[in-house]
Amino acid sequence: MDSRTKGKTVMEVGGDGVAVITLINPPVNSLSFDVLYNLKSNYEEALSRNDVKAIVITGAKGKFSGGFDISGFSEIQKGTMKEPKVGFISIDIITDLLEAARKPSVAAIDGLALGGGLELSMACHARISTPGAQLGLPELQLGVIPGFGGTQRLPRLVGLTKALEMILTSKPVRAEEGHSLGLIDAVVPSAELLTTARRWALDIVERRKPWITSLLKTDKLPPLGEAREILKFARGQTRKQAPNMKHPLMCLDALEMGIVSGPRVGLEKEAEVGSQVISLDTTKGLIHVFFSQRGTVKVPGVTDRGLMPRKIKKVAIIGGGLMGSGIATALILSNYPVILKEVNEKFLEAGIGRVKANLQSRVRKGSMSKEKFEKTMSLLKGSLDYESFRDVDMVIEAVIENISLKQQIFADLEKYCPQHCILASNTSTIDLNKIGERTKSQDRIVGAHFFSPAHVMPLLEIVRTNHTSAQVIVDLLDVGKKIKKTPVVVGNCTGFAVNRMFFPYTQAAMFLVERGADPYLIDSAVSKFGMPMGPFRLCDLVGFGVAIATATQFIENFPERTYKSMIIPLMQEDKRAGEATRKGFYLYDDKRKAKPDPELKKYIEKARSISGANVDPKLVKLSEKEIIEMTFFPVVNEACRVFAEGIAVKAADLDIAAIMGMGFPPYRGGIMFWADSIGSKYIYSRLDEWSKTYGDFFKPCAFLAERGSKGAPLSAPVEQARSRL
Ligand SMILES: C[C@H](O)CC(=O)SCCNC(=O)CCNC(=O)[C@H](O)C(C)(C)COP(=O)(O)OP(=O)(O)OC[C@H]1O[C@@H](n2cnc3c(N)ncnc32)[C@H](O)[C@@H]1OP(=O)(O)O
Ligand SMILES: NC(=O)c1ccc[n+]([C@@H]2O[C@H](COP(=O)([O-])OP(=O)(O)OC[C@H]3O[C@@H](n4cnc5c(N)ncnc54)[C@H](O)[C@@H]3O)[C@@H](O)[C@H]2O)c1
Repeated sequence: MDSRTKGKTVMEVGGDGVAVITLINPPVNSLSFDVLYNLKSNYEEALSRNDVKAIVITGAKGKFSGGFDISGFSEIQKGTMKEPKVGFISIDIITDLLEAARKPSVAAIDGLALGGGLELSMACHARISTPGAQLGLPELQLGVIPGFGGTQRLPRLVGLTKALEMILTSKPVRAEEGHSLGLIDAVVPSAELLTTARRWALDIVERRKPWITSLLKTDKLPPLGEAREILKFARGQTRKQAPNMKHPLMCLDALEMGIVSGPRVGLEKEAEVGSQVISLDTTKGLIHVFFSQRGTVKVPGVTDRGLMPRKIKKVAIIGGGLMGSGIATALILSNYPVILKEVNEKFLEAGIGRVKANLQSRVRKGSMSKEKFEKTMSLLKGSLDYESFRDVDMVIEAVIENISLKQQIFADLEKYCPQHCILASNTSTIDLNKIGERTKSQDRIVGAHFFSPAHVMPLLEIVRTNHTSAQVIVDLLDVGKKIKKTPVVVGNCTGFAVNRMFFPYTQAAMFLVERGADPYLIDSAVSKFGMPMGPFRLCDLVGFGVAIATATQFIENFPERTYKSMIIPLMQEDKRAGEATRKGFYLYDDKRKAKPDPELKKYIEKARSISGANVDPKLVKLSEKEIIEMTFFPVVNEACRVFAEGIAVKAADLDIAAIMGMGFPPYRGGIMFWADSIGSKYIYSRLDEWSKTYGDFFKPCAFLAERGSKGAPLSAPVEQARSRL
């Protein structure tokens, strides 16, 4: 393969008259333009050759295709690649050359057929699949739409309602379900895939099997009036669920056009819309997230050294509280045998009970069978001492946030655990060097910072000190992958990456309220921006105890940029500590529904009198845009510090940390990507102005000042950064 080309196809014509075209573009046989142009040439040749009666398309190495090559979208967005004529791939090649050919095509699907991969197969005249293969149109998740005919052919093959479900949720179905839906014609073992597909293709030629043109099928489509109702409902749901994104509605436009005006017009609309969505900001954000999420496991100086992860056969967890029980749940769900240690029988029982409850909720929802529940629970053993720690490969400490207790535990672990054992802490804020101070095992001490609830939240911050060995990071990255977390490797400091970014966000919100802004308007603006909830609702959810504990760490470590507000401590004094006490910034009813509380004013006024802050008429009347800027630019500022200090090696890692740890909207691409979409100059100038009016909390850091003065992108690599990794 030429080093400049991305993938290819090969065609072999058998003595039976079947041309087998194999898609080859590792690792997922994505459909790059090179692959697609090769496919076109193969088809032209196959259709012109007299010795070819039928065609089978398959993918190399057990994968049909993961869809269009997503990096192609990035290149078109950057202008480094020219987009082909609108409709060239979907209409000229896939429809007019392949589907309308005089010779039938059969798709032989192994492993996966996603996005453009499934769309290509739907243009074939039959689809044979191996069991368990994943079939789906996940394009909306990437900000694009199914653009190779998927909006037209899927409803015609599986019906409108199911097609909408598959497209709008981006969730694939397995081959077996695909078979019952009519998407797949036969499911056969892997060893029989090609022979069956070849035979099927010849059977179509001989008219022993039907020659089906998906695009012309109508039997699965509902009558027009009903279809319009279904689409109207889908539009309403989409508007509610994705109010800040245009592409799902544009996708529905293409789908509807095909149903109302016929598939050819539908294909044309799909091609037009497919081209338009590429340049949407939300699409740029989502595509950036796709690659950034996969990039977090590439850590310079660590994962490029040829180290192989060691096998972790057994894990011990110390502390079966909220976090320990969640971490244990995540591990046993991925088949790791776990020992859970607690201080006494009562706490141990409670910890195991929490793990049980986590799994039982899956059984109740039907996502776990009773047998699987028993089998999974059998991987968990309780303990009150360290005797059973003698053969563990990794310990994760999750006791309360107390330095001396953690130090004692790590000293004990050094005595009981084998020499190779990884010693990890789930601390949210404490310096890992301090935790390991009383040991000689600094090279195997690492942070494994999970987020609550640990068995649900997708992020794992892997915290590395100056001493942590690369091997330990590689091992933990592997565990992270096995327990299906997205890991982000960061350096050691108070709050690491996520909590450091989170803190100014909450503080900015408190600052605004003390100066007269309405907390409920702030929450509403932030929710509209795309966060799952506003900062005040979130404080209520996590509880004021946690908020105060984190604030204490920040006040101690970063006093020059901490805004000290008394609102939360004052409420805490009155036993209103958030949702758990049914009162916080909001009042909560039995169903945990939040309602604004007029009494909140009292606490705000008292806090104002303590801090000496005055109501600022400008801040009382902030627009939604200004609210977003005043709450998120301080986050950008802190993210810049984290990046400049080398706590994060790549700006994209901070994007993923913000999305998965803070709930930052993925379609905005993450905190640094979003900041660059606004421009460093503007952000710098706003922060600089506010710092002059309101103090150092807003003061832009040196990194932001430098880049802002030049208008340089914040996410560009840091040269000569004081990298801690
Ligand atoms: C016009 C059309 O309608 C538009 C389209 O088809 S858009 C594309 C639609 N397809 C998708 O969204 C599928 C995206 N891919 C995936 O969901 C998953 O990668 C997968 C299920 C295929 C495989 O998952 P998994 O085995 O966990 O591997 P994963 O780490 O995600 O990917 C392996 C590598 O393939 C790359 N890759 C996966 N799908 C790709 C694609 N469609 N294009 C380009 N690269 C892709 C990943 O970036 C990664 O690269 P890296 O090793 O350099 O980091
Ligand atoms: N709560 C969160 O949202 C969150 C998120 C991320 C990280 N963390 C961190 O996780 C750790 C645990 O937090 P949590 O919320 O689960 O606390 P928790 O109070 O719910 O649980 C702590 C558990 O540790 C047990 N414990 C104390 N000493 C022990 C010992 N010597 N041996 C065994 N068990 C012992 C306690 O009995 C208790 O059950 C803290 O370091 C915290 O900062 C918490």
